[in-house]
Amino acid sequence: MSQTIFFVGLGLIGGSLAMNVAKQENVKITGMDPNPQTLAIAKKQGVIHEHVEEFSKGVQEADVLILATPISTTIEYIKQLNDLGLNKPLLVTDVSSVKNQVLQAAQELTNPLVSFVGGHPMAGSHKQGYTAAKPHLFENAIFVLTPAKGANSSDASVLQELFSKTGARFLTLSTKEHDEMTAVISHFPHLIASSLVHQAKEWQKTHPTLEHLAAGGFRDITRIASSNPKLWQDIFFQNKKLLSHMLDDWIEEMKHMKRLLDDGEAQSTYQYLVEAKSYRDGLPIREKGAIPAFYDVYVDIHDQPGAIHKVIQLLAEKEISIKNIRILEIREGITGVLRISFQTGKEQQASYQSLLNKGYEVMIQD
Ligand SMILES: NC(=O)c1ccc[n+]([C@@H]2O[C@H](COP(=O)([O-])OP(=O)(O)OC[C@H]3O[C@@H](n4cnc5c(N)ncnc54)[C@H](O)[C@@H]3O)[C@@H](O)[C@H]2O)c1
Ligand SMILES: O=C(O)C(=O)C[C@]1(C(=O)O)C=C[C@@H](O)C=C1
Repeated sequence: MSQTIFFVGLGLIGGSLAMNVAKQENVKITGMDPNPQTLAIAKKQGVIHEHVEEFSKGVQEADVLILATPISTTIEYIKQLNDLGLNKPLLVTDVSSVKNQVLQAAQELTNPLVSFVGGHPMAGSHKQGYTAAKPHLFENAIFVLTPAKGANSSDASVLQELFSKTGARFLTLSTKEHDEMTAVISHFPHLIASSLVHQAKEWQKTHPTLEHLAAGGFRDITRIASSNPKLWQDIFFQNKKLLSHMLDDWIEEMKHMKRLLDDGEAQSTYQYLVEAKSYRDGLPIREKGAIPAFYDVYVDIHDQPGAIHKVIQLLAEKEISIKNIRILEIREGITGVLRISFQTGKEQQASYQSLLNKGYEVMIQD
């Protein structure tokens, strides 16, 4: 039986999800977005079948509603759901980076036809809009589901099936767990990245050539500061209590670091760095479990036409299958690094050796 899936917001995340849902059979996808170009391209690409102008119309026709708008807009749409006359069950989900207020709004709904399971794919980019959307954005990413009270397990299963072409792995969390963990691993780091950029900007006033020294390290740690400020303003305020708490902890930690430096505590400083390295190196990239396992190889590529193609061709000739590939933008215009992920350690070793034999600068990070 054909299902109607209504996407509200076809930007980076909504567009990327819709591209995957469009691969399913027996779905009709309707879309709504204030950007007419987005709608036109999505329609031309067959990602949506129709666009609708009015939220109420899209909702009334839909079996599944996917809200992929800025978080405060998503909350406004959820609040409208009580007032729309529905004549069939509606499964609602979202993609918001913070869940507390979204779930609160969903749990205040009294319409028995509406069921809500929150969603948050833990993948994204500093880019925005439909033009940045890509079908493989969520491949191997964790896709968090946060069911509202009253939602039954089959609702989560419907979403997992609908989003199965993303290649993401689903993980169900409570709202509290989700917001705490994303505060630590996503929102607070973003705040720090932006603060580091401000610090550099201040120093540039007295050191005009400073920006030319911004090499791999600064670019790596501050990439996310180039994200959409409006989106992140929303995220910060949606999760402000936790972020404020973390700032207190961070300030204490920085005071501790300052004391170590001021007092010449070289050994403790070394220990601090060792512990950080050990935790960072141990991030679960290859353990089995909730977080997927991958075997990565890093290859230096020079900024020449066809450079990436040659690497891929070499691996294809050796019949080594690539699970994922990503260009890490380091030292723009000079050298880039390709991160190629494999499913097994055997493939990782074989590709490492083949690339090394062909004279590539190649590295495996343990
Ligand atoms: N960017 C990321 O890395 C990332 C990752 C995971 C989740 N998210 C979440 O995804 C959501 C969307 O973020 P994004 O990165 O896709 O942003 P985006 O700016 O790329 O997309 C937002 C889309 O919503 C549309 N929109 C804005 N107001 C609207 C309205 N009133 N009605 C309908 N559509 C409207 C915009 O035109 C745009 O196409 C946010 O809630 C964010 O928290 C973002
Ligand atoms: O890769 C990036 O640019 C992101 O910021 C993605 C990122 C993250 O912090 O990991 C950002 C916000 C989302 O809610 C999920 C993923």
